[in-house]
Amino acid sequence: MQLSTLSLFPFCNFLTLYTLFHLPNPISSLCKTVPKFLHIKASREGESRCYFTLNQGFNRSNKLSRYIVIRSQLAGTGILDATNSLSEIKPSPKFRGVCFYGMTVMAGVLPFGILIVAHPLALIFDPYKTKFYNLIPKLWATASIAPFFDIELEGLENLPPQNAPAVYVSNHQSIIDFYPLLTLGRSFKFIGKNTVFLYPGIGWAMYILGMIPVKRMDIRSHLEAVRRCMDLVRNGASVFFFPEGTRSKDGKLGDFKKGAFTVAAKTGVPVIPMTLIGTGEIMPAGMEHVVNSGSVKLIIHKPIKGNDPEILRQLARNTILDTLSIEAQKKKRLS
Ligand SMILES: CCCCCCCCCCCCCCCC(=O)OC[C@@H](O)COP(=O)(O)O
Repeated sequence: MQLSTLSLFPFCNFLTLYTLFHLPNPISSLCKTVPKFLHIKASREGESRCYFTLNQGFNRSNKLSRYIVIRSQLAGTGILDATNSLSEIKPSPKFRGVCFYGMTVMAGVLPFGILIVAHPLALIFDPYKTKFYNLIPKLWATASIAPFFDIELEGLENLPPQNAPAVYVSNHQSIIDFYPLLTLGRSFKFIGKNTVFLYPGIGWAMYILGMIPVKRMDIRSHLEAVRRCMDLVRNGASVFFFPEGTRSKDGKLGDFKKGAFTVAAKTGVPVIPMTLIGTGEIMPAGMEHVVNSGSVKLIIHKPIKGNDPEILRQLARNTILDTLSIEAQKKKRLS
């Protein structure tokens, strides 16, 4: 059949043939999954085949818009009244990876410009809390990841008020972990590996935002970071630690270092444990060039308070460990 004969619908074995052009976000549809754009319904049992060739189909005389692309995949359409969905075209993880980095760079240009311009004002009017910057990282992170994966948030009610200082901690599985965290719109001061601050754009933004570098295996640098965190917290800011200090390479929760809990215990602010699920599958440690499909869940747990860093450390780790295990069981049951 030539495409031009599509106008002769009744003579085909299709009841419906429609193209969907109401894509909410073209990049989103490209990178999450390409939506089904052809639905075929069999009108008579056993008769659902239709043939056309590309040469015949895609020429000017058929009067179809050049934007209409039809993919044919008719296996299993011969059941009366069946609406057969096409299987989804899934872009490769590497392709998604390239798109992801492109997206995050593009989305970062304007926020980075705003950061530079606003920085002197922020230093004068809001040197510690940087409430100034709540929105910028949130918008940037949301724009960067929205086309690639969804985030489910649980326990939002456990978040302390926006201006209440706290020590936030979470498990660490991937370099994309901070994106879902930034979508919470809190101006956390992340404690980061010193080399991360050298990355163009993101590292410089971390410096402008007053985040805290730590040099691995350097006890003086660790003590200095703890001192700076306490200073920030005492002045109303919140700090964010990945207490494992490095990404988990196998999804298992590593040991927690004490720094975050020392800050909380000495300043009397609560620790807010959070569990991140799914980032490690989307961009596993050591595979930073891919973005697999999947979704992320961020669970915010109830605040923990106390003046013993060791107890805080154990409570926070156990909370996250238990949640990871519960979520893994849930996933197993569903699959
Ligand atoms: C362009 C406008 C952008 C505005 C917002 C920028 C905010 C950026 C926040 C980034 C926070 C990054 C936190 C990094 C924490 C960190 O340094 O974790 C270490 C690991 O990952 C790497 O360790 P490893 O697994 O041992 O390689």
